[in-house]
Amino acid sequence: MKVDLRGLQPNTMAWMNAMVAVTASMTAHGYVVVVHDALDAELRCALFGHALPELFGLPFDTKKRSGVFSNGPHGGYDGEVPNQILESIPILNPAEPGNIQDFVGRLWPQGNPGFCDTIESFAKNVLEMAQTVERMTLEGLGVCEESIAWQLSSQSHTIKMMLYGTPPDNAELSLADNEVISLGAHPDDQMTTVIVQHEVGGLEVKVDGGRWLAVPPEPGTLMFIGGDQLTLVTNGRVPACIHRVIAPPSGHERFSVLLSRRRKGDPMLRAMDELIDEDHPLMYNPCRHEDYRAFRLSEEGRRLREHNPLKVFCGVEKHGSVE
Ligand SMILES: O=C(O)CCC(=O)C(=O)O
Ligand SMILES: [Fe+2]
Repeated sequence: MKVDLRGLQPNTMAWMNAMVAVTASMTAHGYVVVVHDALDAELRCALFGHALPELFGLPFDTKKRSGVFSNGPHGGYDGEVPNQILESIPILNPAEPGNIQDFVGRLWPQGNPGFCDTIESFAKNVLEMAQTVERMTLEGLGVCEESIAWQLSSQSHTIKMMLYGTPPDNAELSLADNEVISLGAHPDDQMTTVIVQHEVGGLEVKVDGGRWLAVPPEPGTLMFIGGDQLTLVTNGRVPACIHRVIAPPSGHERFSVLLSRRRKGDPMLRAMDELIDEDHPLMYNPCRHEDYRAFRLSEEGRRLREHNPLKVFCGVEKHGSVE
């Protein structure tokens, strides 16, 4: 479902209508396509026409300096697997002062003000938009203002810049309907993710229990999806959106930029009190994100991927209530 959020003022009829539509889409599918001016034509061009090609065009050893390598995928520069058809580079908490400059300093010791400005604007605008959609979703579910304010302010965020290449002929790849999959079906383990695609599409979401729906890369739209953390804190009201990426056609590259939000630090994640009642008994036991992430990266977690790993990890149906 697509919802236009341009120029909306809180406490107006138009805001209320948009909120109802956002909540309906999030509770039905775990995603909403948002029309928003977070990314105007100029910023889109600066991002996809300059910043990303410049970043991914850097030598491999330079890209490796972009962040700290961590134990799991996407913790730092991710692109050294032979035959890998996707590279990704994260910046942690880019809206916090100094983080983008530090990142840029590691890649371009002589500085790169153009890149800094572009990423700063992207992070600021898309973060605001993500917070608006999170607020609407929770308001629409009947969560009180105090809990919404806490929820919005207790999250960290990461930008992930991604490049998908054409798969080499000899690569071992998974196929779906004769299309090559660059990134297999999965729910995100974070709270929410905004995905911005460039001209070459490829993002697909699973709807109605099994059908794959292509999300076209329309300028002016951003894809907002809920992840497992949101499912847990909303007591299952918002399902985590299962999505995947189809490889770009031969001879094309695909860029995307993501902004994902997750609970800050590693406190227990638990369902919000006002979303648990007789009609909606507790669905997931509280858990720590780092423990859940470790499970997702384990052999079992990887095998489950699109088969509700959250439920297997901490579902009350499976484990009983532990509180
Ligand atoms: O590149 C995209 O469109 C989506 C990437 C994604 O789903 C992920 O990195 O988790
Ligand atoms: Fe994802």
